[in-house]
Amino acid sequence: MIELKEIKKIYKTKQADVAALDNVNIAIQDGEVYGIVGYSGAGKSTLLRLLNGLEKPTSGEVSLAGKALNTLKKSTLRKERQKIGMIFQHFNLLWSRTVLENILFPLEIARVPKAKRKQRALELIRLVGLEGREQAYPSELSGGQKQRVGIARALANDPTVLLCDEATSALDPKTTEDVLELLLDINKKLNLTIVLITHEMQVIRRICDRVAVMSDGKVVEEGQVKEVFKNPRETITKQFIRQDTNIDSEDTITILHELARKYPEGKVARLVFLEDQVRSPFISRISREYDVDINIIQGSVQESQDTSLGSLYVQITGSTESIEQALQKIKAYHIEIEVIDYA
Ligand SMILES: Nc1ncnc2c1ncn2[C@@H]1O[C@H](COP(=O)(O)OP(=O)(O)OP(=O)(O)O)[C@@H](O)[C@H]1O
Repeated sequence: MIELKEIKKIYKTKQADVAALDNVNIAIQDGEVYGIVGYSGAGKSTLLRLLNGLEKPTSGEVSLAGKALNTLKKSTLRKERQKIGMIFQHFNLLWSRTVLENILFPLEIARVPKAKRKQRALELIRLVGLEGREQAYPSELSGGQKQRVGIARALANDPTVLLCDEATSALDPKTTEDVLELLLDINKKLNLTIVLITHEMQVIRRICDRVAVMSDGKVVEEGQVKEVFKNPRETITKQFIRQDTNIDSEDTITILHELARKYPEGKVARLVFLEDQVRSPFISRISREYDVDINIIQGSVQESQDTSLGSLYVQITGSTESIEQALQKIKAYHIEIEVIDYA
């Protein structure tokens, strides 16, 4: 388990003291994929630097498998740090070395015997799907392939934890999907704990078990990914989710205004549900049962690690009483409802 207890990190600058982390408490279980999302300046990179032992907190404790990093001797800390691999947004590869040589590098530093090194590097190349590219130089690889080298290199010394620093932010959407798929695969195969920081909610949705939302150095919301997507509490979390679902586009807002003007007696609502919880055709049933019309304005279904998340904008028209009853019934189907006043 990785634990951050009451962490504060203050940077003293000429102008002022900056609280990059302000009383952060996080516990990450072994084998978990844990995501930290936040806008620029929220404190994500600072948190990652504390986790890999590159920096120390101003106060509070960081511990790995029950060992508090600040109490370790330098030599022990070095050993503990070997249990943590890291990948980066811009890959950080050695450009004058081939794929194979890049992966051999951490093994050389860890003084693994020569014969073993090559065998291990070839295993890793297979694991990340780069067979045939052993002799290529980074400049000859696509972004996705470069990140695969980064992943193989990070795994060379059998870490128990992989830290990912905006690892897919420089990649196109399709390549992002492939790299996330690979990370999930490695997480399952090796029971590797993955901690990732990102500003993309899509990354959280696709592979994380739990998420922490950071703002101004604080964790403002934390929970199981599917629960947070279904029922976000904080405004900032809602913003991230809306960005991901792209459901608040200009077009949708124009339609919502138009509908609210045309049918002032109706209600516009956003419904959010998990596929594994909603199996029945609830819209047609409710429409029949309560004599209301349900007009679907926009909808999307998105994959998460173990289920799909549905999001629908609907307009419900009918008598005030039947609309109210229909909304109550929708709730009984485990569907979250946000009634929207766009008038
Ligand atoms: N070495 C430093 N000296 C002074 N201030 C710092 C230092 N490192 C970070 N900060 C400040 O701490 C706050 C958190 O920065 P941090 O880089 O951790 O945020 P972030 O969420 O990772 O943002 P980004 O995605 O832009 O890197 C910011 O206000 C930043 O300016």
